Formats: sequence, C-alpha cells, structure tokens
Amino acid sequence: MGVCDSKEVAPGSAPADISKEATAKSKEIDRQIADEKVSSKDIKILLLGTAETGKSTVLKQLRIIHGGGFTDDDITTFRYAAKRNIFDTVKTLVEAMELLKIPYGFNPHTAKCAQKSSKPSLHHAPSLADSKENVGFGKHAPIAIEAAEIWASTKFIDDATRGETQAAVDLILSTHPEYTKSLPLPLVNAIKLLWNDVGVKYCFSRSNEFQIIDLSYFMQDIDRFIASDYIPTNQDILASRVMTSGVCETKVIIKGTIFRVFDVGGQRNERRKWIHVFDNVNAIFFLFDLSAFNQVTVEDQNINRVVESLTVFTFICNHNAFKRSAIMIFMNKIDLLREKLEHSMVQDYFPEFLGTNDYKEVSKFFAEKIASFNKNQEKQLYFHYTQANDTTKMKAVLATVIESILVNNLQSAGLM
Ligand SMILES: Nc1nc2c(ncn2[C@@H]2O[C@H](COP(=O)(O)OP(=O)(O)OP(=O)(O)O)[C@@H](O)[C@H]2O)c(=O)[nH]1
Ligand SMILES: [Mg+2]
Repeated sequence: MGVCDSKEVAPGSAPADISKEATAKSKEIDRQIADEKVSSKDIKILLLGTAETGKSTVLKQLRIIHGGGFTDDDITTFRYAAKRNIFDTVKTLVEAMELLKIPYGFNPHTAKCAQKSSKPSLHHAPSLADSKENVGFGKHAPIAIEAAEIWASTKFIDDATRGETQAAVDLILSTHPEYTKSLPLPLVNAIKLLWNDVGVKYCFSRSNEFQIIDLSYFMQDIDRFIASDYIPTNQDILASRVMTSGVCETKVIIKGTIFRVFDVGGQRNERRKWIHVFDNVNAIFFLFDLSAFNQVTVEDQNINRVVESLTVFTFICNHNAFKRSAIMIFMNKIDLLREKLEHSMVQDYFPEFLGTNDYKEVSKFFAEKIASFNKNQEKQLYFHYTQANDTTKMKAVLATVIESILVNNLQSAGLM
C-alpha cells in the first residue's frame, strides 16, 4: 500500500509472522482499490514542513489508525533504526562533549560549588554560546571560554574510569555507522558507559546547542532493542527516527475514500523535490515543531528553526498551486514544548514575545505569527495542537482533520 520513490531501508529480513496481519490488511486495501469498492475520486494530501517536525510520524499514525499498520519490510527497517538511533545518539553526544568542552564525569552542581571561590565567578556552566562562533543563543546562555578551560583541566573521574571512558569514546568514534546493524557487545557496553556518565548527561541537557534528536526513549531501555528476537512495537516505530529522502506515497481508505498521502524529506536539499507533487492537492498537513524555538537548523547554524519553518510556510501558503487546497497546521511536539519551557525562555529567542512562558501563550504567539504570513485573507488555516507520537491523541485530531477535508471536498464538488 505504500509506494516510495526513495526511502532509507535497512537490509535483512523480519521474522515471518510479525506483521502477517499488517500485510493482510495492506493486501485487502489494494484489493478494495482494484475492485473499485471505494469512491472513484481520491483525495491527495501532502505532508510538508521542515526537517524533524514530525511529518513521517503523522504518516505512521495514519497507517496505525486507518491503514494496515506496518509490513515486514517496515518492521525490518525499524528494527535496525532503533539500533542506529542508539548509536547515533551517543556518537553525537561524544562529538558535542568535544565541541562544548565538557569533561567526562563533569557534574555542574559540584563544579559550581567548587568554582564559587575561584575566578572567574560563574553563574552558568560554560557554553558554546561563549565561543567566538556564538550563534545567537539566549541571554541566559552563559559566559566564559576561560571557565571551560579551567573545568577541562580539572579531574572529574579517577584514572581507571578515565581509561575506560577514553576507550569507549575511541570505540564509538572509530565505528562505522553501518556496523551498528547488530550492535556487538563491546559497542553496547561503551554506549551504556557513556550514556551513564554525568558529564554526558549534562551535555544532553544542553542539546539545543547542537544537532541531536531526543531519542532518550531508546537509550533508557537499550537491552530490549539489542535482543536478537527484538520486534518493534508501534510505539517503538513512532519514536524512531529515519530521515525521509525523496517522496513516499501511501494509500489509506477512510470512510470509503482513498487518501493518497505524500511524505517528503524536510531538509533543504530535499525541498526541491517537493514541486513534483504540487498538482491537484486537496489538503496540506503542514508540520510546525513548537519545541524548536531555541534550536538552529542543521543546514545553517545562523538560522533559528522556527524562523526557517515560517519562511517555508510563507512559500507554501501563498503558492499558486495551493489556491484551492485546505491547509491544516499541526502545531506539533507540544509535549516537548511544555518540558522546554521549564528551563528556556521564549523571549530570549523571540524578543517580541511579551507573554508569560506558558505553553498556551507560546503556542498562540506562534499561531498568530503563522497566520500573519497568510497573504490570501480568504484562505482559511486550520490549527491543531498535536503530539504526533501519541496514538490516542492523534486519533481525535485526525478524525477532525479528515472530517473537514471530506466536507471541504464535497463542497468544492458542489455536492453540499
Ligand atoms: N516527543 C515528541 N517527539 C515527536 C513528536 N513528533 C515527532 N516526534 C519525533 O521526532 C523525530 C522526527 O520525526 P519525523 O517524523 O521523522 O520528522 P520528519 O518531519 O519526517 O523529518 P524529515 O524526514 O527529516 O523531514 C522522531 O524521532 C519522532 O518520534 C511529538 O509530538 N513529540
Ligand atoms: Mg520524514
């Protein structure tokens, strides 16, 4: 039921009985389409948005809720994706430790006390923002390369642990990502040792200063994902991260109507491929990552992710090809936004925001910003506040979204 021009797929095969049900459902959908037991007029939907905003996650939910679930090939892909996600997370952290000059074993709380009496006086731990390549992090992002150097020269772990840690770092850095399909034991031990290091944890807490996806879901239960008989659950599949490349079409039948859903890659070099699917679009699901307000893009360290999202949205919303398309905006990752607001101030990144640092006010602020870029006043935008990796919540959202698309469609066909 899914047709992909190009997609990242891990090699190997899944256990035979895992997704029999999904495969059967998928065949059933294909049969219904072939038998024309569904409305002849299908509905075309585009999932658009910048990278990592959650487009593929929404597609996964459509497949779980309205499609046949996942096929053997998908299961195989996601079995390997979990291992790759675990490896990539630790490798990124090891590189970030170097970048941010954080020593292994570094505990900011203990270190802060130790530093109180010494020069320079510090209110914050040293940050990338202190460096000459300051990329515009918030004003609460700290000071002092000098402080980082003092910390770097201090011993935070004993010599034996230091040796083990260095060996783990060397192993991670010398491992080719392709080797991670089976995650051999020495690599697993290195990953666990580093993930449990307090300095690494501190580094992770500053994850908006470098490029990493929060995959702590996988890191907290590594043994389950590396077991030879591991079969991904739907929740594992929703949590996993496989970057989309190219255009991927999936068909689902809802209320007797075929929905052709196109998922695309959101990274800059992927966006030039979008144009190929711009014709006859009934609805766009535009994904906006609310939690990205304090992050910069992968492609350009000088561009805030939300600003990039707004630029892309302006282009899409006012594009001639979408004059008649409904635009549904998924204000996504509301759960991560709420977590982030506990320690990060929106006003530091968007000085024009004058509200309190509360998720409702922040979401409203961004919704208003998005709406202000809609030059066609007649065009209605539909806003939905979502957590794309939560199936129960997405069931309700998708029901509303689909209903309004169906109504819209009947209206434009003059049947209502
Ligand atoms: N906590 C949380 N994680 C989410 C949410 N939505 C998506 N994610 C996670 O964010 C990561 C990126 O999601 P994807 O769906 O792969 O993003 P994408 O927009 O398809 O990214 P590209 O393919 O690069 O364009 C995945 O690990 C998802 O599990 C959400 O609402 N909350
Ligand atoms: Mg994707």
